[in-house]
Amino acid sequence: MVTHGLTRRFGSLTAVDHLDLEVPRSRVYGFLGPNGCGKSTTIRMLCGLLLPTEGDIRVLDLEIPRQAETLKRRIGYMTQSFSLYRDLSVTENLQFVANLFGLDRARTRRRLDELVQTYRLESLTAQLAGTLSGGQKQRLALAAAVLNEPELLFLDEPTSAVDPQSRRDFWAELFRLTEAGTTLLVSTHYMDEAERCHQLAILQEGRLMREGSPEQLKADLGALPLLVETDRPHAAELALADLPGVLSSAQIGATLRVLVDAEDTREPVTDRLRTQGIEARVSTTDPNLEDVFVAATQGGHRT
Ligand SMILES: Nc1ncnc2c1ncn2[C@@H]1O[C@H](COP(=O)(O)OP(=O)(O)OP(=O)(O)O)[C@@H](O)[C@H]1O
Repeated sequence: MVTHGLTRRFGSLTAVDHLDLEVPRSRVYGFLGPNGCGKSTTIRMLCGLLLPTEGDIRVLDLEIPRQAETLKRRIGYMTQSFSLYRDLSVTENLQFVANLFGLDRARTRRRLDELVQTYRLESLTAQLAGTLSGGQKQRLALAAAVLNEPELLFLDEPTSAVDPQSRRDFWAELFRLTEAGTTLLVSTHYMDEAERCHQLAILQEGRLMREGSPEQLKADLGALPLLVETDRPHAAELALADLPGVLSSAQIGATLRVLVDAEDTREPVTDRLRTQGIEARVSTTDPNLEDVFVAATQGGHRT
């Protein structure tokens, strides 16, 4: 999947701003970004559901939006909100989706049997979808999204409504799909989910800020994370707030994680804490994706 200069405007707002993307096959590609950065708008254009204002899109070697009808049969799409019928049972929902895709009876029966088993819905087939738990609804939504055995699956913030264990299970299912050859495009604002993607695009205000594997992005951070161990983390945070070169800081338990622009800023950090009478031990630490995200989206500005 490739885009060139992909742009979408809503009136005076540019929701997606000249995106150049290349998504490899059989991989999990993640869109990471804050609310409103254009993740859903991009996904909707890639699926052929929304027209771009400018730019070119090729998905599964089809030109989009011109060949969007052909594409629809080859992709799956799962949105953040539960989009199935609450007053139909699990089986009825899956049958309904199978009809939409025009699956014949034999294939419908085979797929329903497989999916109910894969997504652990056997004991729930007669239950109304509206009465399922969050994790069960999510498994049903995924079953519906892959019913037509899509080559490419779009998942727009798929785990926003489920607990951490269900999220881990869900990701195990996603990896099983990639092993079977499916390409996955997932949007998220959870760092732990982003960490699992093979390749990531970090978006802000519709623009691509960084792209690469989580390991590459961390290696190319272009900033230095520091750990400040102190009995007074909050006071330390305040003391460092206006120090030039400090990009962000976050209290994690008793320590303060501080992202600075370069090694040169380490000494001023130590000096500032000392002059303010805050006893602290300052050490460097390994970058994480949150650091990458902060460095990418703050572009050197202080919080
Ligand atoms: N149909 C629309 N009409 C007007 N503005 C829109 C429309 N759809 C999206 N937007 C705006 O475009 C911007 C990007 O929205 P989008 O839903 O793509 O962001 P997102 O990154 O998916 O956010 P979230 O994580 O909250 O879903 C937002 O400012 C949103 O208000």
